[in-house]
Parts: sequence; C-alpha cells; structure tokens
Amino acid sequence: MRLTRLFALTGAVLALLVCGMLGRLLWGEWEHYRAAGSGHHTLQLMQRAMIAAEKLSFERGPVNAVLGDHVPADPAYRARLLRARADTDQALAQLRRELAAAPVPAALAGALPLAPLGRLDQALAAARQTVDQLAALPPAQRTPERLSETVERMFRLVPLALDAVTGYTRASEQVYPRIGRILTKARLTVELREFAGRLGSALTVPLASAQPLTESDHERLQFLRGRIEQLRQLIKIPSGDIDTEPRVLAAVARMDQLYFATGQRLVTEVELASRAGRPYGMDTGQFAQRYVPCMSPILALRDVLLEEAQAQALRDFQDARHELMLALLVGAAILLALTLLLLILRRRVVVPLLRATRAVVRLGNGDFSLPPSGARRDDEIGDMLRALATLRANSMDRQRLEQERLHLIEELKVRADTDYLTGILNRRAFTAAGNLRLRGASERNETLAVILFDVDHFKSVNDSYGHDAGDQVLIRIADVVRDSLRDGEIVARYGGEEFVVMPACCGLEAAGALAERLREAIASEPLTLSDGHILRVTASFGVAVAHGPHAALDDLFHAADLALYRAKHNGRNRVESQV
Ligand SMILES: Nc1nc2c(ncn2[C@@H]2O[C@H](COP(=O)(O)OP(=O)(O)OP(=O)(O)O)[C@@H](O)[C@H]2O)c(=O)[nH]1
Repeated sequence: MRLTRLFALTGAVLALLVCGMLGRLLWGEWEHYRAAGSGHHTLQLMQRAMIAAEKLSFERGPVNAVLGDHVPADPAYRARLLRARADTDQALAQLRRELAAAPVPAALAGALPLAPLGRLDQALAAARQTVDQLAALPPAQRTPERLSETVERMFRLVPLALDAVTGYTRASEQVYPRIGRILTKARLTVELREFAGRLGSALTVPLASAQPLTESDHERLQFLRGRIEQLRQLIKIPSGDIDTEPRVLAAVARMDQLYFATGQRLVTEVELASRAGRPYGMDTGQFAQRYVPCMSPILALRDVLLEEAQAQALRDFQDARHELMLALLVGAAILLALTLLLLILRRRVVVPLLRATRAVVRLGNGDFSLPPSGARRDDEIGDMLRALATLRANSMDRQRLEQERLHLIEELKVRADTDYLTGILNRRAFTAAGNLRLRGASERNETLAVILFDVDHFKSVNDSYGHDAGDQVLIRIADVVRDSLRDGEIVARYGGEEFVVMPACCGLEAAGALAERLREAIASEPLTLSDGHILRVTASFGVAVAHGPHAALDDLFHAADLALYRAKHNGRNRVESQV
C-alpha cells in the first residue's frame, strides 16, 4: 500500500474512532441535559397539578360554610366561595396552558394522565351545580343525606386531580430519578393536606345541623386520623440530604406545631363536646375559619419541598448544560488537535519522506535534479535528508569520476593506437586493423594491398637540419599522405621514417597507382621548417597484395618490404610492386 494511502487510511480510522468516542460522550451529556430539562418541565407540571388539587380542597371550605348557613347565605361566605372557585378554575387553566405550551417528551406522554383532567372538568361542573342547588334550599330541607352526598361529590374531585399529580410525579421520577424522593415527599404532603381537609369536612354536617356525631362519624374520624398520622410518619422517613435542609426542618416543625397540635385539638374539642352532649359553640363557617389556617403549614412544607426540587433540578440543568458545553469544547479541541497533528505529521514526516523517496529514485536513475530540501531540520527526518544530500553529492562525485575514467580510458585507447609524433595510427593499431581487414578480405575472397614507403636519405635531413627538423618532416609527410587518402584508406607510421598505407580494397595495379599519387604528392610538396628553411623530400614505395584464405599480414609486409627495397635500390623516389 502506498504511504500516502496508508496515511490517509490511518487518519480516517483515527478520526472515526475519536469522532465515535466524542459522539458517545456528547450523546451522554446531551441525554443528561435533556433529562434535566424534561425533569424541570415535568416538575413544573406536577407543581401546577398540586396547586389545582390544593385549590379544589380549598373550595370545600367555602362550600361547607355556605351549606351550613341560612338562605340567602352570608354574602361574605358566598364571596369566599366564588373566589375559591375562580382560584380553582385559574389553577386548572394554568395547568392546561403549561401542558400545551411545552408538551412533555413523547415517551412520557402515556404516563401523563390527561384523561382525569377531562373527567375532573365534568365532575367539577356537576358538583358545583349540586352545591348551588342545595344552597338554594332552606336549611331544614338540607337533610344530612343530601348534605353528605354533596360534600362527598366535592371530595371525589380531589382524587381526580391527585391522579394527575401522581402521573406527573412518576413522569418526573422516570426522567429524573435524582429528585424522585423529594417529589414523593411533596406528593405525600398533598395527600396529607387532602386528608386533613377531609377530617375537617367530616364535621361539616354535625356542625351545620348542630347534631351530635354518630358512631359512624366517630369511626370515620378515627380512620382519617390514622391515615393522617401514617402520612405524617411517611413524610418524616429519612430520605437523604433533603431532611437536613434547615428550610425543610423548619417547615416540618411548623406543620407539627400548627396542624398536629392546634388543628387536631380543634377536632378533638368538637368530638369531646359531642360525646358530652354539649353545644359545639361554633357553626361550620366558624370552625372552618379556625381549622383551615391550621392546614396551611402542610402546603407550606409542600412548597418548600417543591422549591428544593426545583432548585436541585435547575442546578442539575445548569450543570448539565455546562457539562455539555464543556464536552463540546473538549470535543472540538480534540478534533482540532487531531487535525493539527495529522497535518503536522503529513507536513513534517510524510511529505519529506515522499520527496526523499522521489529523490532516491531519481538518484538511482542518475538524475540529480531534485535536491532534497529541509536538510536544516534538527530531527531524524533532517538526519535522513542530510544523509541523502551526502549520498547525492557522493553519487555526483562518483558519476564525475566515472566520466573522467571513461574519458581517460578513451584517451589511453587513442594514445595506445596513435603515433605520438604524427598523430596517425601506430604500428600496433595498424597491425590489428590490418589483420581484421585481411580476415574480411579472405572471407569475401578479395585482394588486400599494402603500400610501404620510406623517406629517402632521411639521415642526411637529421644530420643537416637537426632531429627536430626531421620530426617536422615526418609530421608533414604524415599530413600530406592522410590528406591524400579517401575514406576507408588508412595510414600508419610503421617505425622511424617508414610509413604504411592500406587502400580500401584494390588489386596490385590500383595500389601501385595510389602509391604513385602519394609519391608525387610528397615529392611535389615543399616543406617549410619552423626556422624558415624549405625542404623537398622524396620517398620510395613498395607495393604488395595478398589473396586467398591462407594469406598472412607478415607475408604481405615482407613482400612490400622487398618491393621497397628494390625501389631504394633502383634509385629511390619511385614505386616498385611485388613481382
Ligand atoms: N628526426 C628523426 N629521425 C629519425 C626518427 N626515426 C629514425 N630516424 C632517423 O632516420 C634515419 C634513418 O637513416 P637510414 O636508415 O640510414 O636511412 P636513410 O638515411 O633514410 O637512407 P635511405 O633509407 O637508404 O634512403 C636515422 O638517422 C634515424 O636516426 C625520428 O623519429 N625522428
């Protein structure tokens, strides 16, 4: 796999892993944040439902007062009843608005008892109608049965509202278990308030009719007291930090003092008066005026608990939002760091490595055009690039040396084949070339000729003008002969003042003619020495040919040498051919 692809793949896998981890973290924080938000909302719904239940309980007080009064009822009692009804309607309307404004999460919708609210509306309208009808009757016609039935109808309203409270409490506990215990206590206080109200209402009929309590009334009072005490104990069961909160402790103490001491003593007084056959000394309205305020600490305790739960939910909501923001920031920082790390790795490692690889490949191909960059870096990549630069310099040196060596070999080769004085081929090179040509001529069944010539009286040139002048004569003769030859014809210095020519391909006659032309060229060319002297020299030529598969170069030379000898002997400056 290519390095770039491996790097891209590694980067993608790393990014995926980090994104997965961050996604998991963010999802957890988001869930926490949402749960805290939902908990906060359902808590508000629960509070609204509790207030509605409380208002329904309150409404019973003015109802009892109106039903216990004459016709028309005391306008103050009537006004209280209307105010209580308006308060109840307002509380229910607020609960509905709250529900409509910010619906609870779909998962909880089933847990929220919306149906009881509809039933409550119908039951409330019917109960109020019954109250109004009974209040319109003269007190004598308000039989205990009708009174207790009407009061019972009012009683039945509260459980419907409490159903909603219970539903919202469960929903709150479900989405937000942290405040579940506080909410349970709050719900118990609502129930306690309801039973406290019922305890008071149980005295409505006897007080309204100024009749003693029946055994059934006593039993009912007994039952309600038991349930109230039970609820009181349940509320006091320790359930965590909330029980040590000073505000909660103070609210519980006030409830004990005002309701469980004063309020219940009032009920006991009525009971004792009934048993002793004494008048009660108060009607229903007067009883309610003394008893109802004693129940307010119960609701105060509920409010304190709810405020604590709200505060806790708000704190958690803010904490969750803070945590979510922090997780988002940390996530963004991690992603940024990863991206930067990958970019730095790419820039500092991968790209230099790829460049170095390209440089090495080019070096291998003898191309030094890409100098490795970044050799100043103080790290391993820098070490590698410096080593690469050294390798490149060494390779360049080696290539230069190799070129010099080849040049030298070529030069040596030329020198080995060249006569140092005249620059034409020397005897060794001529012999090699001659053997090659002779072999080729034998194969093709052709004739090969050789012309051997020697400068006449050369010793006297040396003697008369000096050795240097002799050298100049030899150089000049070589030039003259070389200029006279055609392609494929070679000339060599055979030794001393003796030269040899090999024509391209010709017989004895043509070689003789060539020798004659060369002789004439030498003889007719005046040679000007460096000191200004002008010389004319001649040469004698011997021509011989070889033919056939067994021809040897030595024999050919020997034959030419014999012919040359004859040319010398016959007067010099002439051409003699093999006989
Ligand atoms: N200047 C010079 N002289 C050379 C060189 N090689 C040989 N000689 C001289 O050539 C002369 C040859 O002389 P000889 O063999 O007597 O022949 P010649 O004087 O040419 O007489 P013939 O060949 O009989 O015509 C000698 O004096 C050699 O020293 C050379 O490279 N340079």
